Amino acid sequence: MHFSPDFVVRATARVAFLLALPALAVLHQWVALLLVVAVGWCVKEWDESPLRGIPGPPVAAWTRFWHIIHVLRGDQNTILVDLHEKHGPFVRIAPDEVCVSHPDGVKKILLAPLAKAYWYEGLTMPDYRFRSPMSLTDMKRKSELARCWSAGYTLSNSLQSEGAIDEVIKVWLEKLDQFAESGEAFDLDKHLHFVAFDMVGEFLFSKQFGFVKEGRDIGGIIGNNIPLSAFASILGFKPMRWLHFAVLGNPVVTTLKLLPAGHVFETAMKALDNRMDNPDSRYDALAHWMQGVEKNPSIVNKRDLQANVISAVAGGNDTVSCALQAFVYYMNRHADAWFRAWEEMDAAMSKGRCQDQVVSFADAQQLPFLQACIKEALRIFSPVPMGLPREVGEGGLSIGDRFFPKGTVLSIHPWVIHHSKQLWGDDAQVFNPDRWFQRDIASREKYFLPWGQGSASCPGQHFARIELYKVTATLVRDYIVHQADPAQGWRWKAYFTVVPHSWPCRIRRRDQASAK
Ligand code: HEM
Repeated sequence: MHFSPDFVVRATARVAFLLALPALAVLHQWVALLLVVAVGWCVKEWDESPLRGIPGPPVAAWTRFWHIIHVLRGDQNTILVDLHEKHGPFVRIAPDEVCVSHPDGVKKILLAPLAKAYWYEGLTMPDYRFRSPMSLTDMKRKSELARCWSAGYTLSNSLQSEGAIDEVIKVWLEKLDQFAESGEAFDLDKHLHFVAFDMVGEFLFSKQFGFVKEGRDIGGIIGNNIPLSAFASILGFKPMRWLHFAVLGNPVVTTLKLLPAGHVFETAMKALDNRMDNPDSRYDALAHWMQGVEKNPSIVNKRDLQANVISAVAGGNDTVSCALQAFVYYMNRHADAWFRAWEEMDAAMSKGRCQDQVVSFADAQQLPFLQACIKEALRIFSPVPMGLPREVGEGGLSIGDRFFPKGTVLSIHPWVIHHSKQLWGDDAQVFNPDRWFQRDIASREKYFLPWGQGSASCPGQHFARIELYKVTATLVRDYIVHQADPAQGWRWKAYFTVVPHSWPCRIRRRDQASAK
């Protein structure tokens, strides 16, 4: 006999409800009454939900905790990819949320755009006074703020930092040369994170944080990102929100620096204060933002500026570290891709390009195979492994043969979309840079969303591309990288961002490779 999951859940709920009744006789009457009310409430919610019948883990239809547990276990990304393979384009992951991988989903949810869902409010860091475009769900206010900050993020303004980030990369190359000379295994993952963090320091504040030079995680700032990322990824969910706004996201908690968000706040504010006192600052992102405050005093104030700085510091280091790591890790597992990247680089050099000590962005842009490898790394191992949730507005929304009423949360998950065989073909889960040269790739680009898509997509993507192109091009040109133990898989947890670790490498200079 075959029972549908729908039937099993219904039957279980009713049996649980009936069992709870005799408990009245055994347990203290108030405890038992609470139990009856709770189970009854769950049954009612589930019975009446307009999302009934959408497949997914049965328990997720009752409570958000199924999702929260997977977020905290750090496996939400792979679990959701598997669930979509099993159930198709719609998977219910919470009483009010459906994860969507339907071909029309990106257009109808992210590009439409629907308003950001309540989950983003949990990114109000370090406390409720600091609202950035990242955490705002009021789309009118969000775009007002974003307009004031957008000048700092444009491609041309991001490029003004190129010379400064060259200086960061040069110091980083000295460290790599020392590891090449000694031949010892080292944590390349950490050193990629150091360079990512210091580059964002130059971009925002005309000053590096000093991780590269010191070769260590000063003050545990980077290590602190891991609990922060886990913490940030669940604070906005319904069972946690009251805790966030009433207790955790309280200015007192910020002042006492009791939580990881206080730590990132302190790092960002210290950098901001130093920047204000630094007479040698360039026309960096902060200069554009200060101009935004000057020109729009009725829209943004100093606290909004601080909130914006915090979200840029938080958003701009883990993500770039992850992307750089994914590039090296996957290239290592596809030796043919390394060889082709070397060949492309050697050909470019023979034509007089890529000659600067740090490869220029302009030269790196003329390396199509390298770019394909970067895009493929971003596709297969997206730095943001969290769904991007939006809320259905007035009138509801139809996607495919499904109708979602007002208030439904629909999320587009970069990992689910990027790993979907329906959208990317049978090899969706394989690292294959050649896919970016296939004839039908233009029709698939719309499903490439490491930066999100639409009005809430990543404003730092121009700067991030500059960083990724320059670091990877220089690495490909000058070094041979091997994992110390090629059979060892890296480790990671998919929270708000995913930052791999524990895959020590050895490095050699290409120009000395034949001598060793
Ligand atoms: C490989 C690097 C990066 C990746 C993959 C990435 C990815 C993303 C994604 C997926 C979002 C969320 C979009 C959404 O909610 O729909 C986002 C937002 C954001 N990112 Fe990035 N990011 C990267 C680098 C950066 C950098 C370098 C900065 C700043 C210097 C930055 C600053 C931000 C900010 C401020 C937001 C919030 C935007 C908003 O809601 O208006 N990101 N990023």
